[in-house]
Amino acid sequence: MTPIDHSAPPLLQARGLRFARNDEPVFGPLDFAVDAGEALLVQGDNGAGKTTLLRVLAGLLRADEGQIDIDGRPAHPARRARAIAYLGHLPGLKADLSALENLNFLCGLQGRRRAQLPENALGIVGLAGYEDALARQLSAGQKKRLSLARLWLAPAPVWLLDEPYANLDLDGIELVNRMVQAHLREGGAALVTTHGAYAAPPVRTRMLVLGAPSRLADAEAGHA
Ligand SMILES: Nc1ncnc2c1ncn2[C@@H]1O[C@H](COP(=O)(O)OP(=O)(O)OP(=O)(O)O)[C@@H](O)[C@H]1O
Repeated sequence: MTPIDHSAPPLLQARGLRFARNDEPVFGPLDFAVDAGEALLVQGDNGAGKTTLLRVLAGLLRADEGQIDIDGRPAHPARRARAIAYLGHLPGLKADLSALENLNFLCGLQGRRRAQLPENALGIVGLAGYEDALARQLSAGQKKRLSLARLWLAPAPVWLLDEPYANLDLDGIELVNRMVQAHLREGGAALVTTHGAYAAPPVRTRMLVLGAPSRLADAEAGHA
């Protein structure tokens, strides 16, 4: 286990972050920070801007105002690529590659954690025996599990998880929670969006509630 350095800058910090579409505010200005070993639960109703926020943090959309820092330094593209793993609504898999080929392809592109092998990751997410199954033949929940295997292999410390529980059965929900717990124990951090109704990782969690107006509820909502 990597010891957590509490004097270090936050792994991810947003200051005055604001996003609008066609002059309509979607969120912000937002100020928040996520430290190593911590999860931030991003809650809000449908359309509140949760996905938009994660896409802005991942660098897939440009904020109208504000600053994003990673490890205390501006989040330019190379730093984001090293530091951030993004699990979106869409699985982002190559339909005609097998489960294992997908993982090998993505590891080749984005690197992988040392000592973590794609075959083992498939086992961890409950897809042992599906190595040769084509991605397009997997169910929605199995595709999500394959995306989780990719996440598990990613070397990035900051996980941005958009509705990670969607399409998963109870065992899958517990799998996500175990993965987040292990990632935080190793000094990582996670931002997790949910509608707030049904699941949240049982870890040291702060909440960011999006709505009108956006506010940071710095509540210890963790169960740990
Ligand atoms: N590509 C787009 N073009 C125009 N408007 C968009 C686009 N994507 C999202 N929006 C709008 O931006 C707002 C925020 O959407 P977003 O997807 O971030 O919300 P969300 O909180 O993730 O919602 P949900 O819980 O339904 O997934 C909504 O009003 C939505 O209609």
